[in-house]
Amino acid sequence: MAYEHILYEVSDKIATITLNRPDRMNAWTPIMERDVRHAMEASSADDDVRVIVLTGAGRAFCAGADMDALKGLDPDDVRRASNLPPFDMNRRPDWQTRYGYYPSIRKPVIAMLNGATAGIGLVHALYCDLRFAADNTVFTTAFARRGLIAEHGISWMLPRIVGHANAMDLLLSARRVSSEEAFRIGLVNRLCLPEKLREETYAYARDLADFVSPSAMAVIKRQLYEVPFQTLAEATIEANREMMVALAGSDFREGVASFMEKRPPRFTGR
Ligand SMILES: C/C=C/C(=O)SCCNC(=O)CCNC(=O)[C@H](O)C(C)(C)COP(=O)(O)OP(=O)(O)OC[C@H]1O[C@@H](n2cnc3c(N)ncnc32)[C@H](O)[C@@H]1OP(=O)(O)O
Repeated sequence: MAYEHILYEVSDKIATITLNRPDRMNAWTPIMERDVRHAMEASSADDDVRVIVLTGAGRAFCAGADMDALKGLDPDDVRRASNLPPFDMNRRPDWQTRYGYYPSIRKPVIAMLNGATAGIGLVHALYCDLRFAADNTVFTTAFARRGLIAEHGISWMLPRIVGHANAMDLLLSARRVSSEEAFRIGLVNRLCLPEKLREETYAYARDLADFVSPSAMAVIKRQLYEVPFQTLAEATIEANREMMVALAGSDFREGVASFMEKRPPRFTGR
């Protein structure tokens, strides 16, 4: 597919999706939404991809929805867009939402936050599995200052990442949060000097791609997203079942053999 508002590249087992409207601080558009989803699902299905990086071109990650589009928004269009068809993903209903496809991506998704991350841009960063940020980045939920509410499941995602009190603060005030504060409250996993962000993010991604079992990553990711819906007993029973599958898999045999033979593993994801 020819993308209009993103760049897509796969190199050496790492797919990179770059929001690409740098002159508009990568402000979100419906075309960008279509492009990102297509690229995410293509990466998920591509056996040559083990890790996905989502980032922005230029000085911002994403400034949220493009205000020019919001200006003329027709509530009927929103109503139509919210009436989503069911996804064909064999996933639990809780993830049958507009951005619920993210947890179904079978590879780790790292948000490489190169600059301002606002509104729906922050929502997307939260749906990623890990967040690495430049230490001069600014974050804002923005919604309440635009007269909007906590959109697209951010009221569910944000407290699970930063805790209830921090989520309440960030959503009610919609204030600008520095990257230092974002790191302190757990919104981002790692802070980097801006000139080191790319190097550190890709070093982490490369480590996952080269040395971690793809099948183990896919299952661990699913386990963590399922757990809020499970009791301890259900999570344990599920883990026991997955453990039996893992123990019978070739990645397990390779993981043990490579350790014993003091050599890098050659995982196949099976
Ligand atoms: C359905 C709705 C979903 C949503 O996402 S609602 C939320 C929409 N987004 C926002 O409300 C965020 C608005 N923007 C900001 O708060 C700030 O900006 C940032 C934190 C993203 C970055 O701050 P800084 O680095 O200081 O840049 P700057 O001087 O505020 O902006 C630079 C230029 O970019 C334009 N701009 C910023 N955000 C948007 C946007 N979302 N849509 C369109 N234009 C935007 C500005 O107006 C300005 O332009 P000029 O240089 O001509 O004055």
